[in-house]
Amino acid sequence: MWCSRVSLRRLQRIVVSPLYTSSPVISTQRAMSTLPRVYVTRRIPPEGLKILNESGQVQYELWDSDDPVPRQELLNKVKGVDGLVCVLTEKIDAELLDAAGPNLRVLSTMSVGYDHLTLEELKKRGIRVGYTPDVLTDAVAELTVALLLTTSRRLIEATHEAKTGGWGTWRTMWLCGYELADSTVGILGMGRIGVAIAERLKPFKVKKFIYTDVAPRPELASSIGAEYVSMEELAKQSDFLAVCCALTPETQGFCNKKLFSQMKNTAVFINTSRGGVVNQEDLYEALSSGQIAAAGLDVTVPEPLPTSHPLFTLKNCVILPHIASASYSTRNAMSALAANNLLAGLKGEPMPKELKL
Ligand SMILES: O=CC(=O)O
Repeated sequence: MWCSRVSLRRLQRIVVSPLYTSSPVISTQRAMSTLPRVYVTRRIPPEGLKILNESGQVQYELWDSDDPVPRQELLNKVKGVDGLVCVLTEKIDAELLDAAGPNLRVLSTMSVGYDHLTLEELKKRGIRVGYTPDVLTDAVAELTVALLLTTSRRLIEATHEAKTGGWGTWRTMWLCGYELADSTVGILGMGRIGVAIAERLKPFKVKKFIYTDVAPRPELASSIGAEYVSMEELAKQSDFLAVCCALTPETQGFCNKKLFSQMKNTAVFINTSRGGVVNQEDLYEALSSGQIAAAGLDVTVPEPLPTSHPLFTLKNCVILPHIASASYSTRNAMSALAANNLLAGLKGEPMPKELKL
């Protein structure tokens, strides 16, 4: 349905009804309106929708589903739109931008990552881009710490043993893992999230924080007393290595055989950034041969990772389904920021969080 303020009441009814129909599209007749047209590629959390509804500034159509809109449907639906709100599963490339046509002037992604966007195509067309940094930093850092502890202290194996009869008597070395106290934590990619992770790990009595990035970032690193080291030193010294960098052509497959071979065989590897940063075949080798101790992954390639994937056969690999930012408050904050970015962009005003292209 193309929704404007005039049709808000109607929308509130219709938003619910598609759940019971065969198609998740909210569709009624398009309102006779000159308001900018926007396509929203997913059922976004209520705070963002409320902002769009109450703005009276746009008419929008929503793919009212938790599953991605099929590509062909997306290509059809974006024709002639002025704005687009998407999530990280939609590839925003030349094909899609061509399908949208010249009216498209604002893209707002409900994500901090933007590796699903072809930035040079957006730039070439003068399309402004909003994204959602900061509001998810706490949730991602919290989940990273949870995943690190789950992996290093073998919690998934332990609950499995307890539930399935493996729990015999108390044993001296059974289910031993690695502790943070007196350890060296390495951060690959020192940004807001890297700092937030270190702040949370510090009270666990970590001995030393080290990091690497394309260049030293003293303004961030000094707040947590982290030392800048080369990639090789990061691999060699880290007891825990947390990957927090963006996926770019430079970081694609960066965590590979070479890196794993430099790591301690007691080291724990954690990735909450993007699966593409890791060479998964090399990681499987490193984990199954005992080159490194364990890995915790919130992100993989592809997503979802097929249940038949070899990484799922390893006890020392904990895999989560990309949930780092998944708290109610954070997902709502992300959707609100995505809506506000869109509205500001369409008005030609500075966006609360705009990606510099
Ligand atoms: O992965 C999540 C995001 O990029 O927001």
